[in-house]
Amino acid sequence: MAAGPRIVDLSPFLADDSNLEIVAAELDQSFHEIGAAYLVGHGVDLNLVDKVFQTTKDFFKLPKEIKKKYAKANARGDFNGYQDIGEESLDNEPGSSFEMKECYDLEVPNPVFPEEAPEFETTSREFWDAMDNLTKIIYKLLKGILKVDEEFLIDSSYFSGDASEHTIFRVLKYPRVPEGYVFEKGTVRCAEHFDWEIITFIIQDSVGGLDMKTPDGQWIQASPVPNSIICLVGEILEVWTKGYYPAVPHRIPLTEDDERRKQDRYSVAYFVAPNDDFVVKPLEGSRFNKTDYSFTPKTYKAMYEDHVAKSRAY
Ligand SMILES: O=C(O)CCC(=O)C(=O)O
Ligand SMILES: [Fe+2]
Repeated sequence: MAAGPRIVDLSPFLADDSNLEIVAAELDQSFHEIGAAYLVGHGVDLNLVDKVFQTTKDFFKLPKEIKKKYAKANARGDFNGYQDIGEESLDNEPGSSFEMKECYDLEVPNPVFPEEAPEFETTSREFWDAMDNLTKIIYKLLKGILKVDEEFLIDSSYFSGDASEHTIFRVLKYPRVPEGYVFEKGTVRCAEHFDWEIITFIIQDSVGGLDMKTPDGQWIQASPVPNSIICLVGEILEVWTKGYYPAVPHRIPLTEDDERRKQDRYSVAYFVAPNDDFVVKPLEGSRFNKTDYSFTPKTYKAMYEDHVAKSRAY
């Protein structure tokens, strides 16, 4: 059985900076092995996480016509808004899968909140501050390994007050599938994909179903770990490290014989991304000296637009 993501306890580092190297080594191992880690002792207020899930559920309970008022119409120009079941196909091949999910995306620096759900806005903004802090913690742990200044990482990424419209907060509902439902070909909760950004934070509820693919091609279950926040390696971190940290492919399958289909599943995801003009290219760090790795430098805008164009069902 392949190893899943490690559980990395950040609390020794949060309590005392001198523990940086011990905690960083754990994160490094887990990112190298599978491109993901379960963060615990992360300092994010668990009451805030509960509130985020509550306001997420309240939003999805709104009548469909209200949610549709905020439908995402032009994802390339504006990623804000609601997507209904079947409208996004993250495997980059429109039509090859049918994703049974509803989601609402918010461009963190430039969000469009549904006015019918005022608490969704207050809670989300509080949560984004917590995600800013968590990103900075991860960067402090990574900077020595990546052999870059913390400034490089901070400058590469969105933080409150910056411009990157591609740092996205996404809330998701995977509705329960009733008995007798006729599964279309390719029906999944979420199709296989990797994330496009630097890192992603995911919090899943207790239903489970998230799978991750190891570098040797085995699928493993990333079962819910109570009070954890999953941190995924995205495409940019993969490029920076010449693949030493793989952007982990992940998916949420849906089958008739899986009991989990009888439950709604909720999750939230925070994708940390650079600005449009940020040039993505491998770092020169000596740990990442794979000579057969090649990547033609590209702006993040070019990479992002390519992914967005391929993942729309409309
Ligand atoms: O719901 C999840 O756990 C994962 C969602 C995801 O991978 C995504 O939206 O990119
Ligand atoms: Fe993802």
